[in-house]
Amino acid sequence: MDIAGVLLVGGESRRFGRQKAFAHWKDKEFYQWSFEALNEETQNTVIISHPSIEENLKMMYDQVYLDDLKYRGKGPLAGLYTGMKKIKANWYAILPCDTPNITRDVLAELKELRDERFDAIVPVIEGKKQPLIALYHKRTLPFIIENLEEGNLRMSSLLDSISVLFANNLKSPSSAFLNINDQDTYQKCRSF
Ligand SMILES: Nc1nc2c(ncn2[C@@H]2O[C@H](COP(=O)(O)OP(=O)(O)OP(=O)(O)O)[C@@H](O)[C@H]2O)c(=O)[nH]1
Repeated sequence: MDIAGVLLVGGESRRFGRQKAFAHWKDKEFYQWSFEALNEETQNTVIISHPSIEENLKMMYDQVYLDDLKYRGKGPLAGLYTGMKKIKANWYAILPCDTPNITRDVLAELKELRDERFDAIVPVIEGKKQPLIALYHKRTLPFIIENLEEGNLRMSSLLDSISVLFANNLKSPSSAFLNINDQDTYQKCRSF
């Protein structure tokens, strides 16, 4: 398979106070915006879920998995690892569940930038790297494992260990990358 989608829904949502995946945004729930973008721009999408919402998601989707036991609770890197283990592809598009303005256009732009010289395509929006809205080649798997084994759980550690194309000039608006982690931001942005 050329490209697979990995939707990360395995977080604790501590700052949000309840599972943000199911928060409402326009006529959908947060995670659905990401799922649809992945579904439209990849050949197959897996959902890597938190145990507390696994059953809910399984009622709607076939490919719902928990983080591999070996790395459960270790954050998004564990989710990316699990996605790569569950589905075989050359490239993986990953998205978090808390960027409800995300569109398929963002992924389409990243796909266009794929280049075999790079292991990952990562947007930079207003100076901030976006490693959870990105593409990773399958050859990054050993580096992901190495980072997990060494306890380097930050996505930035992975980026330091692979060859990354940082995409600074995407046509998609920066609003597509809006990341909602807490109730204040949610209430403020919802009222726009
Ligand atoms: N599969 C998987 N996804 C995760 C994990 N931790 C975070 N995520 C996802 O990664 C994205 C970004 O998560 P964060 O906002 O950094 O963390 P969070 O745990 O959801 O929220 P906080 O508890 O408030 O930090 C979200 O889509 C999360 O669901 C994990 O351990 N496994």
